[in-house]
Amino acid sequence: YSNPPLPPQYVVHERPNYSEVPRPTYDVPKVPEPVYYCPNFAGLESHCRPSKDCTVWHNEVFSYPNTACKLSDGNPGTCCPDLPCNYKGTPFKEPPLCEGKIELDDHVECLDVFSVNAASDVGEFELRLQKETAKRLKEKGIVVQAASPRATHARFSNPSEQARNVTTEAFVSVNTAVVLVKRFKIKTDQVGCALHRFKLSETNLDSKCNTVSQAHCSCSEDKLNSPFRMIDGSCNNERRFVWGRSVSQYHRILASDYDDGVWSPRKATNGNTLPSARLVSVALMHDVDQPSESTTIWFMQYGQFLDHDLVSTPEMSNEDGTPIVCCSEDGKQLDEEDRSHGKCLPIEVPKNDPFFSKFGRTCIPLIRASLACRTDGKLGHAAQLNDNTHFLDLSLVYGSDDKKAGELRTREKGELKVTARQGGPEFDLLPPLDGASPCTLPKEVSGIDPPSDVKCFKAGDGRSDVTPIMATSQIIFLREHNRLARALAQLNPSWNDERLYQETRRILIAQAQHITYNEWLPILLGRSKMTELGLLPLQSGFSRDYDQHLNPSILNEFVGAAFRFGHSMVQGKALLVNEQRVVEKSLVLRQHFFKTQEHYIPGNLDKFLIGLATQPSQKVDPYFTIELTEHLFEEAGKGFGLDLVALNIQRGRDLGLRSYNAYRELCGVGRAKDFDGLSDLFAPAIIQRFKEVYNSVDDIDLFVGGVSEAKAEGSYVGPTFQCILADQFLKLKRGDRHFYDLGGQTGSFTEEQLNEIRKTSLARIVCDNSQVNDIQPMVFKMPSAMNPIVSCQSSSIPRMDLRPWQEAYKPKKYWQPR
Ligand code: HEM
Ligand SMILES: [Ca+2]
Repeated sequence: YSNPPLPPQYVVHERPNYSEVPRPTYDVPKVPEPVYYCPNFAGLESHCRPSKDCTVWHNEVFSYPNTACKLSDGNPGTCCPDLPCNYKGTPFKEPPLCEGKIELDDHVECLDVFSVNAASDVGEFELRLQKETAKRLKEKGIVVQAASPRATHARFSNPSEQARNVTTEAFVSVNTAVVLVKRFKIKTDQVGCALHRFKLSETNLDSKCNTVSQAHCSCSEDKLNSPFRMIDGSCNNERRFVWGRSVSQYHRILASDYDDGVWSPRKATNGNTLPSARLVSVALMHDVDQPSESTTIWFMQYGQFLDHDLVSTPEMSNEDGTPIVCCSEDGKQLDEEDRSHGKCLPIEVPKNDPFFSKFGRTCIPLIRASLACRTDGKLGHAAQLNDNTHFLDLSLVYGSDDKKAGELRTREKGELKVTARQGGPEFDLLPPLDGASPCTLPKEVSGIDPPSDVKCFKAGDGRSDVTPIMATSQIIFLREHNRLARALAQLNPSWNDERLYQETRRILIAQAQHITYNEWLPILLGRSKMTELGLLPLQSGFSRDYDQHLNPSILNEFVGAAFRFGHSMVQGKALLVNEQRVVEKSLVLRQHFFKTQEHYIPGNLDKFLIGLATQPSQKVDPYFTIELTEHLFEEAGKGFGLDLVALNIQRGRDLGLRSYNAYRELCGVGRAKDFDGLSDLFAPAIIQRFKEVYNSVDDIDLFVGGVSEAKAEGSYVGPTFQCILADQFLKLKRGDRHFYDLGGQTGSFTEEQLNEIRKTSLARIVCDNSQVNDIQPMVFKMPSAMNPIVSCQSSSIPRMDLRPWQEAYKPKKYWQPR
């Protein structure tokens, strides 16, 4: 491994002409006398570079003396070595549906296609039954109450029309499988082998699910040769067209754990039901304030931003799209008969619950995740559906299907629709969502009557305005798209709307991928994990990393547990902070779910942005703010909401995740034989609490175990989550034919373009799309001597030059939607 030559702006000149860096007036850590020659780190030569290129070394650089330096023009930079050598890690394989040559019991051998067809009638019957139940409930007036926490959760997890249709199909085949398992008394470990012998196309279920199976997804040459991604993520893999497409299934790294081998939630190892998810949440998860010393809330927020790009697990709904009721209005269990459609998985609240008992509530509603049609086209256990594209492709900005993408475009000059505000494009907000419930604040909270111009926001993903800072992150990426489109239009006056839109989209996605792998992931996973798997971006040249055999799809383990680590980092309050870094206002989360009103106040977006770079994230630990565990989606004035930790635990069971111990084993941490075997990674007090709620160490839910682990070296999370997260981000990099630094693909950038993309940082996107004047170059890290607040004009926050896009790139052929 040899060091590539340093780009000129990184080279420190002997005695630079020190022009005074504009200093902010507020109290920031004093910048020590900068050095001109960078010290060595453990024998590694280091150079002065823009700080954002030192994220992977942050922990060392932070505690090392003399690491604040000056770039060639005198602006602050950071001394750090080159990115370390990347190894080529091995991703986990998907577990086989039928492991080895399991001998099927004789009576299971008799299961033939006629039995499948007979069972499919029952599957169809279940569907009719469920429609009947929905009708009866409606007639009885048992419907979801507007503005209730349940209604807001339904809005958050709302399926697309396509997802609804697919789920209806998949529901029949899953029920068929359930019936067969019962009729033939198939043992759980034989379910895979027994069922996967049947292709749906060879049974009466033929018409089911055929829209999504590999066989029915076609990709024309134009699409395959396009330098631009399809909006729905299809045709990325040249042979497996559906891999990563929206409305396709999640995959797994361990076989599912369902009690019946198909869809019913796992039981405790002793055969009893598992402890209630709310009981586990109360016993283990408290609200203790443990802010990070060095990481800002931007780190949490960018995590949620990625979450909304990579995944959307819609809940099941009634046929007409209305939400399903799973607990009565007063928070009690529904009668058996009213839950007979099988789509409910409500959480039982113990009678003596310290919080919900005050409101007499014994039931927290949860609706089962939408079912996917299996991409292998076979009969088997339940698979769940991702409504977004699985790739890191900014589907939350652009949409995951052509219809939505079309609605978001102006069809002029490649731009996206906005809500224009006074002052110009740097004040634009997200466009309005028609017909949605009001996103205004009640008068008791804001002190004023709800203004008539305040609208809910619309974006590529339906959760864009779930919190004010989520909306903030969406807004700056929206503005960046339009800013880039305007700049490209100036450089290339001949480009039409489509070309401008696609080229801009390609650049913005590349920027997001670069920020993720260069600035964000190093903090999450730590340097050694990044290098071990080969996740670090290159400093120059092209990557040859693409593996056409690797399925990039999101894993159940990732969406159902590991990537929810972010919930532990959430702060109960969002801060509006001014340029002097003085907190002007603090918003209590429970009052601001799906409220956009604050964004209509001039100047607030900048204050949210500075707040994001000022407030610390919470650490990842078994502690969660009560805004999420008691007041999630609270209805104004009611005093209670939902418990997100309980929802996470229950969702893990819904998605068929194995218990925590199985993933410890997979990840090489080693299976714990008993509770005390956890002492390598858990505090004694936590083990004690595990013992109180779980019957066996093999019962612990993955989410619960994951957030309670001691941190892996250099990582923001423990080793088991680190391992699952790293595996997913490896698949997203190596399994994406359009990954930004790949060479030799139709969609590859030129080297000059790529080097410009590499200058991207989140700080630059903040600076270029707001009125913020000063910010630290590494926005995921607190300001410090090696990350001082600098002017947005400063070269400490490098700028991309778009000139390499000036007619330089002439695609031979590219796909254009009609
Ligand atoms: C205030 C901030 C947040 C709120 C209010 C919130 C709320 C929620 C809710 C209500 C769900 C659905 C639960 C279910 O029905 O299963 C969810 C899922 C999820 N959250 Fe969060 N979340 C927040 C922040 C984050 C962050 C910071 C991350 C990651 C870094 C994250 C990652 C996830 C993931 C991966 C899922 C699963 C998504 C899906 O299946 O579609 N969340 N969140
Ligand atoms: Ca996506």
